[in-house]
Amino acid sequence: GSWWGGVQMGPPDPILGVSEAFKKDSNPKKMNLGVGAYRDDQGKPFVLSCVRKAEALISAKQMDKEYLGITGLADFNKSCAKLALGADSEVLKSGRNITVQTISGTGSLRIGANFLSRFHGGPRDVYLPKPSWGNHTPIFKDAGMTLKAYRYYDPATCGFDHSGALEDISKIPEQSVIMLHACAHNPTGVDPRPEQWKEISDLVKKRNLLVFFDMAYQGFASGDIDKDAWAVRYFIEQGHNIVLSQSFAKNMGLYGERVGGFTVVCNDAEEAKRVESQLKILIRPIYSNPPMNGARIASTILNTPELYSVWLGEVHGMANRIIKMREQLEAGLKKEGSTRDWQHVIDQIGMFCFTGLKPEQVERLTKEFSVYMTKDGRISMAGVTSGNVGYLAAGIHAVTK
Ligand SMILES: Cc1ncc(COP(=O)(O)O)c(CNOCC(=O)O)c1O
Repeated sequence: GSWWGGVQMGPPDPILGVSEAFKKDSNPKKMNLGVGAYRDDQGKPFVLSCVRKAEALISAKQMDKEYLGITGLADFNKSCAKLALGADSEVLKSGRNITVQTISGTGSLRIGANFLSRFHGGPRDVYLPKPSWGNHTPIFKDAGMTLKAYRYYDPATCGFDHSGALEDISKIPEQSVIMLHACAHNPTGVDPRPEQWKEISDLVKKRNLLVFFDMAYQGFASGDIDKDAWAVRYFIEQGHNIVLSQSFAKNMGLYGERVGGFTVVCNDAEEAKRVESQLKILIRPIYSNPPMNGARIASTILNTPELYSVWLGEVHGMANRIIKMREQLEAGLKKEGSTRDWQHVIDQIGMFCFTGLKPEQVERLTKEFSVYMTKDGRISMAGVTSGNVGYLAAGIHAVTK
């Protein structure tokens, strides 16, 4: 028989499966609120002008196509770490971080998961917020870690379950790994407030947990680079030697270029060198060295002052459009006569809004209004425009009244 007769047909990815169904729908009013990729107010993918300018500068240099080193483009790694930790970071000044270029955020999480699996001396348990980004689970599982969860989202308020989170975290066995979304939590859009982050930091320190920060939306959440990195920088100031994954998919619109970084904050520069050597040994047999194009674009933007300021304006503009859509959706629901409390649509932040819709309401919204979203009621606000926000409000009201 065949080599692969035993291979089962696997289930479609819950997020990408939505786009498949959307494509087949002939309703001219159909809306794809599934995939987490930014769209402009015309519903079109958006290539930042600073990216186009960087590409022109790069192509003019007519550089060669030689291999990058295993850890990637050095200028990128330096500016990636500086963006996250801040220009005046003590960690950067003392050289006690190691930052390597990765294949976007997913690649960073996976390299991190493999590194933990190989070198973390503590328990193999990674505690994810409930819920977390769907891909976190298979990434850590395939790297040989075990997944546990701590309460995070409160369905009653569509907000943060602060007391539940603290209660669960207080029971996590010492030296376990805890995953924290730095900003714009996916899928809920719910972030702890600064004073809540401070309590989490104190408790995590008391429990002696290893912090894995996932920062896939720096600048894209609030529109402010420093504000979105506040939790990461606060934890480091409080003495947590974190590991951090970064992605430039959303905040630079480099989705398909696969640009990311993985950082380990170590005790000192000597430890960082030892960790770097082992990251190279881990990466070499996976993909040997990362692709240069996206890293060159990101590095050019981060290291060319006039491009950097254009970028800050454009990432602020993306965040602002999404915030405006939140306000228009909430206002639209009121205008439709909804008597429900939709404050969470405005209070949540980043690409996603956790509407609180039940699966059967999601089902109806898709069937009767051709509005496509994941079953958990998550909508990508990027798919909402001033042209379709009224239609969306009418649909959501119709299925929730
Ligand atoms: C929290 C988080 N970490 C990491 C990533 C990794 O992104 P990438 O590998 O593209 O950099 C993502 C990207 N999510 O994709 C959008 C969606 O959920 O529909 C993410 O949301």
